[in-house]
Amino acid sequence: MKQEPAAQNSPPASPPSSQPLSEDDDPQALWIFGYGSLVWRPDFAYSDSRVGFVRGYSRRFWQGDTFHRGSDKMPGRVVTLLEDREGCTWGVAYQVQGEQVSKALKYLNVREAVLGGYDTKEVTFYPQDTPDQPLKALAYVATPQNPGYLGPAPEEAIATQILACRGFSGHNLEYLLRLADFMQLCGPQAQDEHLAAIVDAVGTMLPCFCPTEQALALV
Ligand SMILES: N[C@@H](CCC(=O)N[C@@H](CS)C(=O)NCC(=O)O)C(=O)O
Repeated sequence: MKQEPAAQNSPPASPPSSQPLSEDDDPQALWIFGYGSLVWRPDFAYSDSRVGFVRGYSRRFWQGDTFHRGSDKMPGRVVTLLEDREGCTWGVAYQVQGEQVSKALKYLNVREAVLGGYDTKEVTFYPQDTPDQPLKALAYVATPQNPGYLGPAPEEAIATQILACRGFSGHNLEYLLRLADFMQLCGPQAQDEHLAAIVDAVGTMLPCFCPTEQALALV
């Protein structure tokens, strides 16, 4: 049964153990690392989840999105991983086992690769509670070679784009704020200056985006 996260923007709770196979018993067992929307909306069945981080990567709002959080005319901005020797990116790893593996990969191939332009990459994941016992995990990364890649921009410009865009999965601002909420939950040791700068820029600009009384009167 798919485990729905207890609260949308908190790391999904580990499902009650139904005597899952140990990794040794299930050679197909796989960990999938989420660092963007997968953090709050995995939308695939999993056996376990861990909050933690990957080293050697930084998260950046450098991927354009014309489906989930934007449109062809107004592409939104979602996150990808940038190789960065000093980087550390926090997220959630989900363990899929048995028949969950093929179902999860089939679903993510459509959501991430076909609709999002992401490729798969193996990363080393460090669980927050057991960083001395790292796990191999699969991550979906949007490389500069994919057609939707937008690359770097000033955080203020990224904030403006996020405030203006929405897609089939909702507003781009929701995407930003749910990720920021997750990072708050991870605690003070989890910092993401790029994310924080965009949230700050949104906070500064939001008053300019609020409808005036006159505009509301027209609704
Ligand atoms: N691969 C990253 C980013 C994935 C991501 O945010 N992809 C977007 C755009 S393709 C998505 O699935 N959006 C669904 C949503 O915005 O709810 C992750 O592991 O979370």
